[in-house]
Amino acid sequence: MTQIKNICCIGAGYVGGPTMAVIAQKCPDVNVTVVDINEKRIAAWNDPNVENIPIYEPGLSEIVKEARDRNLFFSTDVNAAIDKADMIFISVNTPTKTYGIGKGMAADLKWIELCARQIAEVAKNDKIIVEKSTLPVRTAAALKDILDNTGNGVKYQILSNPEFLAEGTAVEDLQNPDRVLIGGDIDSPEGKEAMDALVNIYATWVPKENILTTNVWSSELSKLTANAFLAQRVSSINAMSELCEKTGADVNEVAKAVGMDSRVGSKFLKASVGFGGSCFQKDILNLVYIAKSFGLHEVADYWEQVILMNDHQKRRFAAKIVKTLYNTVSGKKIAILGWAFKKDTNDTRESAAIYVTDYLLSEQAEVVVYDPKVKPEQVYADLEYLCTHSSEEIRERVTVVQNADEACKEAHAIAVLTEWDEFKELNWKAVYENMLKPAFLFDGRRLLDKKTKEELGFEFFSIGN
Ligand SMILES: NC(=O)C1=CN([C@@H]2O[C@H](COP(=O)(O)OP(=O)(O)OC[C@H]3O[C@@H](n4cnc5c(N)ncnc54)[C@H](O)[C@@H]3O)[C@@H](O)[C@H]2O)C=CC1
Ligand SMILES: O=C(O)[C@H]1O[C@H](OP(=O)(O)OP(=O)(O)OC[C@H]2O[C@@H](n3ccc(=O)[nH]c3=O)[C@H](O)[C@@H]2O)[C@H](O)[C@@H](O)[C@@H]1O
Repeated sequence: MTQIKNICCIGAGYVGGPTMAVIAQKCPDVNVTVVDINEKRIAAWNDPNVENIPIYEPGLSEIVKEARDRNLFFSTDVNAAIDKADMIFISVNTPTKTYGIGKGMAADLKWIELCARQIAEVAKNDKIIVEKSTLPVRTAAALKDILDNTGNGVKYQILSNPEFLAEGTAVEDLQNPDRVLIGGDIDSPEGKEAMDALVNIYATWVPKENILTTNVWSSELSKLTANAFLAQRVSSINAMSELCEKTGADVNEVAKAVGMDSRVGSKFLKASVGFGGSCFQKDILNLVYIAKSFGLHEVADYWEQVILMNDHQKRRFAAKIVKTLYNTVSGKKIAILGWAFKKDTNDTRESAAIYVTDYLLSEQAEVVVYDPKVKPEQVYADLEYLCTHSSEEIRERVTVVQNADEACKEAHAIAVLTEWDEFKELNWKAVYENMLKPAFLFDGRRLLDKKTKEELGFEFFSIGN
C-alpha cells in the first residue's frame, strides 16, 4: 500500500492553508509543504507572530503554531515541493472567466492548467494528484491529458477531493467534517490504491463511514451540486422574505416553522441581504454554463434563477435605504457595519456590502465603513474592482474607520451587512443619540432586536419583517 510521506499543496489560500494545517496537525508523520507564487502570502504564513497569518479563521493560528516548522512548511519554491511530494493537492483559485468563451460564467482553469504543466515538467517519480479546487465536471480528464503526454514515463493517478469547509468555521469543519469525498479511478488497482492512500490520511481523524469514495465525475459534480443546493436554500428564503414584508408574516417565524419539518431541515434558512463569498455565485454560474454547453437549457435556467434572486435581494435592500430616506441619499452619511461576506472571516469576495455600497455611491451617498477584520485597502480595492466609480470618487466618498461608534456618529442611517457578534453588543442608546434624526437602522442580517431598537427611537427596518 502507498504510504504517503510528503504532501505538497499548490495554493496557500483560504482552502490550501487551513486544510493543510489540519492535515499536518492530525498526521505528524507526514511532511506537508504549502506552496504559492504569491510571495507576500507565503511570508505572512511564515510570520514569526502567528497572529499575522494571512487568513483569519477561529482556531487556525493555534494549529499553525503547533505544526509550523515541525511538519508544516510554507514556501515559494514550487518546483522543489512538487519534486519531493508523493501526493500533490491542487488548491488554486478557479474564478469565473472574465474574457473570451464563457466570459462571466465558466470557471477560468488557467491556474489549474499551469499547475498541471508545472508538475509534468518537474516530476521524476510517480505522483498522486488531488483536485482540491472546485472544478467543472470532467476536469480530471484534461489534467490527465496534460500529465500523461510528457513522455517521461512518470505515472499519475488523479483524484477528486472537493473541499466542503465554510469560512468562519473552517477549522471545525475540517476537524469534524460531515463527510470527506474522494473520487478516483475506482475500477483500476492503481486507482484504488491511490484512493486508499488518501482515505488513510483522512482516516487518521475522520470516522471511516464518513469517508465516501465515488468515481471522479460524481465527486467533481457533487461539489458544484452541494453549493448550488445550499445557495438555492438562501435564495428561496430570501424570496419569501420579500413576500413577508408585504404580508405581515415574519421570515424568521416562517423559516422556523418550515425548517422544523425534518425533511426540510433548519440550516441555511436565514434570510439575509444576499449571499456572498467566493464560491456560491461562481460555482452556480459554472453549473449553468456546463448545463448550457450540453444543451440543457431548462436545467441552466433553473439554477440561474438562484443568482438572479440573489442579485435582486442585494439591489432591493439598497433601494429600500434610498426610498426610506425620502428618495435621496445624496450627500447623506450612511454607516455600513460589516464588510466581510459573513462573520468570523476577513474574506470580502462577493460580499453583499460591496454591491450595496456601490449602489449607494451611485446615489451620491457619503459612506463610512467599519468591519472588525477587513483592512481599509481591501474595501477600496473591492469597490474599484466593480469599475462603476473612479478610484478618486471612491476614496473621496468612502471612509473606513476603526470602530462602529465612529462610523455611526452623525450618520443619517446605519446598514448592518455582516452579522458580527460585536454589533449586537454596541451601546445602541449612545449610537442613537449621536446620529442625525430621524435615525434609520437597516438590518440586512436579522441580527438586531426590532422592539428594543424602536424603543430607543430608531426607524427600524429588517429583511423579511
Ligand atoms: N474559499 C472557500 O471557502 C472554498 C474554496 N473552495 C475552492 O478552492 C479553490 C481555492 O479557493 P481559495 O483558497 O479560496 O482561493 P485563494 O485565491 O484564496 O487561493 C488560491 C491561491 O493559489 C495561488 N496560485 C494560483 N496559481 C498558482 C500556481 N500556478 N502556483 C502556485 N500558486 C498558485 C494563488 O496565488 C492563491 O494564493 C477554488 O477552486 C475554490 O472554489 C472550495 C471550498 C471552500
Ligand atoms: O465552496 C465553498 O467555497 C464553500 O461555500 C460555502 O461556504 P462559505 O461561502 O464559506 O460560507 P457559507 O456559510 O456557506 O455562507 C455563504 C453566504 O451565504 C450567506 N448565508 C448563509 C446561510 C444562510 O442561512 N443565509 C445566508 O444568507 C452567508 O452570510 C454568506 O454570505 C459552503 O457552505 C461550503 O460548504 C463550501 O465549501
